[in-house]
Amino acid sequence: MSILLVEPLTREAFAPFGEVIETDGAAHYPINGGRCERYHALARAEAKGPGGHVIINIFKGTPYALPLTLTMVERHPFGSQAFFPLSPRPFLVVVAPDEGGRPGTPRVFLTSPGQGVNYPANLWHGVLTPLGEPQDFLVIDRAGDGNNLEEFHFPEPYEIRLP
Ligand SMILES: NC(=O)N[C@@H](O)C(=O)O
Ligand code: NI
Repeated sequence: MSILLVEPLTREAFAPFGEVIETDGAAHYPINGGRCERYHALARAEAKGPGGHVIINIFKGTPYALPLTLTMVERHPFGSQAFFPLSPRPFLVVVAPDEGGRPGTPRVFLTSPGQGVNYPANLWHGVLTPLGEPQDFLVIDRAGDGNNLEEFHFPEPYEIRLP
């Protein structure tokens, strides 16, 4: 089984895949008479295809443990999918480049408290992966007609480990 070592999530490292939703390093400006700071356009929500529209959800995630066996990734051709944790705990982010319609070698990131991610449409990703304790997430993605889920099951699973 091939090993995937977890990397810390940074905006720069994640840039080839999607956006990191965090205030550090983000553009911001005061609103509401200076009583609120707006961290603006941290990511872009996409909703394409027939009847596509953006929706806001809450996911209550059951935790996983490391080392973790990764058997599949998925992608959503008609829309983006953003996950922002509602508790200050890290979670696992699995993504993979597309290589001719199949995922290449995945990369695995561990978030810091206060970080979320946005997967653009068609990005191969692992399903929501809280670690250690149940965790709730605000999830912004796409509803509408058509099949917005494509799964890929690896011929050989990977093992995800901490370095
Ligand atoms: N199926 C669903 O709503 N969630 C997955 O897409 C996921 O990425 O967790
Ligand atoms: Ni998904």
